[in-house]
Amino acid sequence: MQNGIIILDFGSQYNQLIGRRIREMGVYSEVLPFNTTLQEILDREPSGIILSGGPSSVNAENAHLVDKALFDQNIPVLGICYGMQLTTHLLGGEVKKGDKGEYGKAKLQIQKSNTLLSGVSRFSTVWMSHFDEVETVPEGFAINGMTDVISAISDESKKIYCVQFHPEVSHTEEGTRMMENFVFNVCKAPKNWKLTNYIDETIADIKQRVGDQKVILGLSGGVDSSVAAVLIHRAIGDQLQCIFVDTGLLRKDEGKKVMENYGEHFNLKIDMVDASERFLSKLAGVSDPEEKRKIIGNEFVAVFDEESHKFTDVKFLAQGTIYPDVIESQSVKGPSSVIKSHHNVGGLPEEMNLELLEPLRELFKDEVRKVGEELGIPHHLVHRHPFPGPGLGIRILGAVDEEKVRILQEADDIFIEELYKNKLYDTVSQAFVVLLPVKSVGVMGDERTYEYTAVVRSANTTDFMTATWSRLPYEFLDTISNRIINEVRGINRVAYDISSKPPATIEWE
Ligand SMILES: Nc1ncnc2c1ncn2[C@@H]1O[C@H](COP(=O)(O)OP(=O)(O)OP(=O)(O)O)[C@@H](O)[C@H]1O
Ligand SMILES: O=c1[nH]c(=O)c2[nH+]cn([C@@H]3O[C@H](COP(=O)(O)O)[C@@H](O)[C@H]3O)c2[nH]1
Ligand SMILES: NC(=O)CC[C@H](N)C(=O)O
Ligand SMILES: [Mg+2]
Repeated sequence: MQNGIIILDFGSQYNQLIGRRIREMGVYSEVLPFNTTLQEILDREPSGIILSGGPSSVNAENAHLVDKALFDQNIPVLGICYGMQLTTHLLGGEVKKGDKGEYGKAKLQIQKSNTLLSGVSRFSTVWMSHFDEVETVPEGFAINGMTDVISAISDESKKIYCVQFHPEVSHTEEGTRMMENFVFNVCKAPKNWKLTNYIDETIADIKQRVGDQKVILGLSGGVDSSVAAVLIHRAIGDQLQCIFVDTGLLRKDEGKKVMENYGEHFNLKIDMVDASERFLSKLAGVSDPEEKRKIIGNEFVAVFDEESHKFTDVKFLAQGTIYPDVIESQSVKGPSSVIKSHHNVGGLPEEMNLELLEPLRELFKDEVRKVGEELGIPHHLVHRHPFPGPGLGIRILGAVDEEKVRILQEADDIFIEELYKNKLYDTVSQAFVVLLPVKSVGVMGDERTYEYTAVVRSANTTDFMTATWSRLPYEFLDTISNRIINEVRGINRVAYDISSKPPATIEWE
């Protein structure tokens, strides 16, 4: 691996994010399962090793551990969150359960700088997600920084550095500097990785894997599937057939807009399938979010399967799956928790007749956008807000029906239209309305009303793994609320969601 960095995966939601931070610096990195043997690690001759975060506790009976000899190889180590707790635990310090944990934003105060924290302000904002904490540090370790707990420690003589917060997430303000300090100043890793290598290698891979077979691709009109389509089209041309599914859970007039847009800009073969009735009837009466996601995932594949029989020699189903879809849905290389089943990953049925082709599976949204730009896809398409495949199905909380879809489509359309009109669309990363199955009392024209509640949600993020709520102007929110309540029959109250991710997620289900 030409002296890149190895990331040992203990199941953090963020470990591929560590990988992309390092790729951004032009350095190769690889995520390996935590139980990779020490010999396999040494064989790769890495210039550094990162121990990721993870959901378990080092004090648990079957905690995920590593060979202690890892710390004696004269290879620099960075322990992040669980990785810090693990290092402490293995080298003789103590980790205990905290009283309340720290989730989201915290203030780091540097007590004693080191190479990792070099150039970082004395007080800075960091992002945390932990319950356990380090109580006593191992012998030879200095305490370098504190939040409410010990948050940065190191033994510089052994090149071992640990942080309790997550330097890899964009909300840790000086995280990039810390990562660069580790990669270049501690590990002295060589810069030899580029995004264009990725595109060329991927096109070559697709050609080789597909040969002269055919591929059908689920095209949603969104960023990821469009980039996947253009990339695959570059590799195999007309062997690619795109299928756009109208699930009945799309936004107002979306089907029409997508077909028009693609007619204009691309040279792709696209069929549209109206499957709205079957999606809605399968969902009738179902209110559990995971169950809804699985039903939708299954139905998507059933549709793709049926469509594939209309063509000959179809062997692959291509999707625009990206890394966050994967990591939240399942354990990838380590023991991570299922947060929610994305329809295109955890929602897929156990047995499928088509093989999956997912060229963007290891990338994050903003990396996909860069690939899209590199491939010449128009700016407005590459920078659209994401829209999840299960669509309004997971934005109508509880059971879904046609009437609620209509109500939500109207409300959502007003919000998005006003964002464009007020030039706010590009200042936020994702914006939408959620419909709650909660009714409340209002008064309109002297009459009592008893109607649904809508929640306006807008998030700011680069990678969709961590996010803050958008600080939209009060006047603007006032306009939205007035318009929705006045124009949409069925809604008499509007709330604004002010939760960050973590601990909330961007979508409500
Ligand atoms: N209506 C649809 N018709 C066909 N395929 C779909 C549809 N919705 C989603 N998919 C498939 O599921 C994948 C994941 O959906 P997702 O919404 O994450 O990506 P996207 O729609 O391509 O991009 P974006 O995140 O910008 O919305 C898509 O890339 C696509 O392959
Ligand atoms: O195609 C998709 N299928 C899904 O099942 C799905 N669930 C969440 N999302 C999108 O992923 C991003 C992160 O969402 P969460 O913070 O809610 O997990 C946000 O951009 C969400 O819109 C999905 N996209
Ligand atoms: N994000 C993490 O790595 C968490 C580590 C550990 N599970 C804790 O809660 O403290
Ligand atoms: Mg989408």
